[in-house]
Amino acid sequence: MAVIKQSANALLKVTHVQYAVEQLLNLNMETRKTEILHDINLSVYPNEILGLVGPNGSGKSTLSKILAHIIEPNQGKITLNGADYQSIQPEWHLHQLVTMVFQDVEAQFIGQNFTEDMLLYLTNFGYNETQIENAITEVTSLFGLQDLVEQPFTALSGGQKQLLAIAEALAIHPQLLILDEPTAQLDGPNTDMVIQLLQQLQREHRVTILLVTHKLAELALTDRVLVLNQGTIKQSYATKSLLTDQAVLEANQLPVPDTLAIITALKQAGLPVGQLADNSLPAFTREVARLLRRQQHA
Ligand SMILES: Nc1ncnc2c1ncn2[C@@H]1O[C@H](COP(=O)(O)OP(=O)(O)OP(=O)(O)O)[C@@H](O)[C@H]1O
Repeated sequence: MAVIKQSANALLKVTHVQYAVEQLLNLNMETRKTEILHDINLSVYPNEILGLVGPNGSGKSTLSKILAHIIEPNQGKITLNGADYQSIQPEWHLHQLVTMVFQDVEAQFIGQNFTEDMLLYLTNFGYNETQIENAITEVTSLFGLQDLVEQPFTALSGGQKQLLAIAEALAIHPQLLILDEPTAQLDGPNTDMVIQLLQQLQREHRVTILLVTHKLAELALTDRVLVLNQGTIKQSYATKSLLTDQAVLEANQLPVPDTLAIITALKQAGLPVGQLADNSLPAFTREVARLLRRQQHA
């Protein structure tokens, strides 16, 4: 396991969290307890983008919902800035501090369009009309979404809806934003749209994000990555070390960058790969060009 040291105090700390569900087996009311998460321990640090990966059914969505206080764990403790979740009152205040955007954003919207949805959403958090208008102006101008606010959701693309769902979550200035596979249901151009917004968040706003993902383009935005497997956190990696380790990527059913696959093949063929261990595309291209020049002059 890659050991990653963090100097700052954790924003969110999860200790010994466990979650199980009772399932009815038959008409005699016999039940079976299924453990979905066991002994989850993790920390999220201020301003980081933390990736959460794992095979299908490993518990990523369940853990996200527990962190977003949508479902309660059976055991364990979660603190935000040192305060126990149980002590953060009223309950809606915790939903303001930790906000989740679901994979299926359709299920999240209750209004016909963004303006209407924001009105309904922010009223829950005690915003008055002027504050709601200001919040709409703030998030839409920040992300260039002004033209979309009055359009019915039914007329928007999946990517546009995802952008609006993220903008809506950011309007209440959460301390932690949880994104559950934000581009899983999107095609290439719509995925690019969302990735650009996430890059903007990372570059300009340093929002703390827990990002559940299977995709390389999203993983590349993270600072470090937790691997969940069979309901428990198996490993924690600095993103760079994960994205340069083909064996680990494959073991966790993650895609392998093309550049890394070529480097691994060159190494296996006994070729001198030099600085190619850094698989970022510009470094990779420079190093391949250098190798070719050397070979031509040999
Ligand atoms: N309410 C529930 N009752 C019974 N089983 C459940 C319940 N919620 C989740 N599970 C089971 O718990 C396991 C973890 O589910 P979860 O959706 O959290 O996984 P995941 O890692 O998000 O999967 P995916 O990548 O497919 O979205 C799965 O086996 C799922 O069937």
